[in-house]
Amino acid sequence: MTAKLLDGKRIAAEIREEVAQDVKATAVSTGQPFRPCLVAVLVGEDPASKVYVRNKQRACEKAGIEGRTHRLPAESTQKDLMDLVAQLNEDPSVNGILVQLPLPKNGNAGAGFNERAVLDAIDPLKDVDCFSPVNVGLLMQGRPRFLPCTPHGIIQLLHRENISVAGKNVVVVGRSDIVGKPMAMMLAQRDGSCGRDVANATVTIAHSRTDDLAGVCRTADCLIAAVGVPEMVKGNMIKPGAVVIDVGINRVGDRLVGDVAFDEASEVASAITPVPGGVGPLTIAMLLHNTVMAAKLQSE
Ligand SMILES: Nc1nc(=O)c2c([nH]1)NC[C@@H]1CN(c3ccc(C(=O)N[C@@H](CCC(=O)O)C(=O)O)cc3)C=[N+]21
Repeated sequence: MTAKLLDGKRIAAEIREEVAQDVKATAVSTGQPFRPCLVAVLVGEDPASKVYVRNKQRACEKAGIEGRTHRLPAESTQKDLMDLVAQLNEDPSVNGILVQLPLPKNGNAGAGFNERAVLDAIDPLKDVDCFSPVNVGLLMQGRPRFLPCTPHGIIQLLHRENISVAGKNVVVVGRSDIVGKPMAMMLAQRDGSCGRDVANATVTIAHSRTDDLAGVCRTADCLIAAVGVPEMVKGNMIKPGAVVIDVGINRVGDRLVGDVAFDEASEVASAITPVPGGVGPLTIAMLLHNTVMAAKLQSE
């Protein structure tokens, strides 16, 4: 079998266009200027992070969203960052705040940043990543405010490709707070609570300590790889005909590869996301969506 390519880039462009239309329509219906503002905070000089921030910036502009980037040197202290977050929380012209992760390890006189404390400090109504405890809690209870961008992008992809997971076995490989955990929860929910018909799956969370990981993966009708290990999921770990979603973005030399060994996986799967051009662009599209939502929530 040669798998169908799930074109995240095309779907992301479609969603970004919808967001742009929504921004215009909101200005018309309220009779007020409407220009949502997203602030990305970038600490240090990590080259990959700089690429993401630049991509986000460009996407914002095209959607009628103001994108700002605050750069702090890697040597900044925890207090510098906490003060900046407090200032952005207070600033009524700022609708969304995104602190780019991971924070540098070498900052703050070797002690590193307390990432949790920074995320906890972000105003939940400006938390467009959906990382704050209140927003994560609401999501877990099936009454989400924001949906986290990467899992939401995957939900949108499945929805728009008419791929149903209802009653099916989904294996999520990876248990991060950013992708694995919320993804598993969203797919297991009843129809509707995450805004889409992509729900009611039977979900397994697998990870580095899972016994017989390959065997567990082979039970998956839909396999979602979010581990951050280049090409870890091999063709022989995939059930013939499965849908494979690759969340990984790993730089190997000058090549960008996912968590799935794409060529061999394509021989077994029925559909697969490429890297690049798969989940990454969808993450940015859903970030724009959340920024517009934040601006609307704050104007209520
Ligand atoms: N607070 C926070 N929120 C995030 O959402 C967040 C973060 N921190 N830290 C880093 C990761 C990574 N991430 C990506 C988003 C889009 C692409 C993307 O659009 N990638 C393109 C190509 C990128 C390239 O060419 O380098 C693609 O996959 O086609 C990649 C990576 C968001 N993250």
